[in-house]
Amino acid sequence: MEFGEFADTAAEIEELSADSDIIDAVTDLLSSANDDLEVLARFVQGRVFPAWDSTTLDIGPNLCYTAIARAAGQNVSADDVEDRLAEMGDIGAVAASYEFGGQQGLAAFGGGRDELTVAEVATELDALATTEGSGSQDTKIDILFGLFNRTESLEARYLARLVLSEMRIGVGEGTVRDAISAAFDVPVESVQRALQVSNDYGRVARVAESEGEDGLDDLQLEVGRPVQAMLAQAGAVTDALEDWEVAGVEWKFDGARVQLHYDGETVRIFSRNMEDVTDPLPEVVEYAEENLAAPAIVDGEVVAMDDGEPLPFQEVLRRFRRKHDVARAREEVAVELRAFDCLHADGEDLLTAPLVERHDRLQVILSGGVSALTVTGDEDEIADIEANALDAGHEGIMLKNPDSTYSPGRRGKNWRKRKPDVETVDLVVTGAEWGEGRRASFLGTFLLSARTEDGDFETLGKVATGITDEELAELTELLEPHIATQDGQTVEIAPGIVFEVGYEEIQESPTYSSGFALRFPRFLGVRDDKTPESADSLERIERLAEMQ
Ligand SMILES: Nc1ncnc2c1ncn2[C@@H]1O[C@H](COP(=O)(O)OP(=O)(O)OP(=O)(O)O)[C@@H](O)[C@H]1O
Repeated sequence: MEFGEFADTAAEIEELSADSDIIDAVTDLLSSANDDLEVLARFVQGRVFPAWDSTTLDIGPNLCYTAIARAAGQNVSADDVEDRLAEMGDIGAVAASYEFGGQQGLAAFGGGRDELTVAEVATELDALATTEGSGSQDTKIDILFGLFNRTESLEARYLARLVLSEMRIGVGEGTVRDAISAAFDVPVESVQRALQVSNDYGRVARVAESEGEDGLDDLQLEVGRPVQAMLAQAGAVTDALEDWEVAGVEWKFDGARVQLHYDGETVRIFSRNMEDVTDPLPEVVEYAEENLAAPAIVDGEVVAMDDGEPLPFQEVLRRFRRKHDVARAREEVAVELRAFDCLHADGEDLLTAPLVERHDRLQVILSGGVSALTVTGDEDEIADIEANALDAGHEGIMLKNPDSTYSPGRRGKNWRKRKPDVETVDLVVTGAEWGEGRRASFLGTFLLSARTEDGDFETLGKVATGITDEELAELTELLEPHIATQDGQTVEIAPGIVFEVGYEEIQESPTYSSGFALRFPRFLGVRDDKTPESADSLERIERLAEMQ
């Protein structure tokens, strides 16, 4: 196909507003694409390379302005192009506004125009992307100039947008998925699945065209080609348990996401946006090569550890970016893998296996460095896991549907993240209960109250979680002098000690005298610097409840 025909179609699509019309237009484009099918399935989305491929054109805007300026003639500079861009706001419109030289030259010789084809654009852009080393900037400008020089207005518009990743004609991934389905009469679910495993619109379009539904269903994950990471929503423990009865609970590690591909010999690591970060992370590569028993695709987090505590995740990202002196960077900040999922193990794709099974396979295939996954319906147990995660310096917990499949790229409800509460409250301890068993000599389960305007204290919850044995001993020592009355295991405590408490939600509730209840309260510490008078008022609690 000539690039001009593609540009005409792109211009038509840009004018459409109804999704169904856009899908129809893309369907027509793909149906008539023939040899250019792979490329067109990408170009129409403004993509030059498959999504799994971390190759980029690596063209800065300036380089593109220089190429456009050169094609526009001697009197035009890159600054002029930039000025026009400031005026017009769209690099496509700017490129279209110039008359590029090549075609006039040929026309002058009486020949036809040297039509640029879609395949040529793809080949040239490939060449441009692989240009490396000294002088590569000039070579890139030469290649781009060569392309622009052969374009007419509309072609220039879409070429400029394509190379600067600013296509913006309203064609998203879903549009292309639906168009592939319509163009080649294959079920959209098969296209969707094939896209998830291959992460390659061009390839899926071609397989749909030549092998149909069966071909699509046969597509498998390929070790070495990253898939999109499954994502999480913010979520609450109570909702997760309501939905699933039990949740798979893990620490939410404070690091950066990675996908590790091991083909049995070598490991490659990809970041969340599928950049290849193998070279900057040699210790993770070594670890995985030593500890993986078979080819695998592993999902996890890389954390930077310092004396057993994670460093802020920015430190990990700095390691990801490090290209030179990696050995030195490694000495300064050591990183480690925390694996939590397995997409492929020893020749078998696991995307449709339930989470618990995938995690079991992960433990079999990788010795060490695997997250602890606890499947439980017990809120207290979950609170303890969260307290431990926070104590260890991590971000909170992940709650995962134990039966859920791995859905690449989706931010669904099957993974929920719970980070520590943004708001905390400072409440007065007005009661407690003696513990049982080995905790019999300790006070635990502390009753919490908020201050009212007239100096009273009204209860709004009990906290029993997030407290270590050592802390229980200290708290007992601190509170014992304040015990006012005792009835069996239950004690009344005179206001004197203030706790800082985290929570998930404040609900209206008849259970406590304040008319409110803290859901999922968690002990964060004693506010030695506060007296009951400076603890949080009931008014603030009401405000917080309203704000949710
Ligand atoms: N055990 C775990 N399971 C899944 N993801 C985890 C785990 N520990 C840490 N993470 C990280 O938490 C993220 C889950 O949240 P989300 O999918 O919303 O990503 P995000 O946008 O990077 O969010 P955040 O800034 O909260 O990490 C994952 O992308 C991953 O990087």
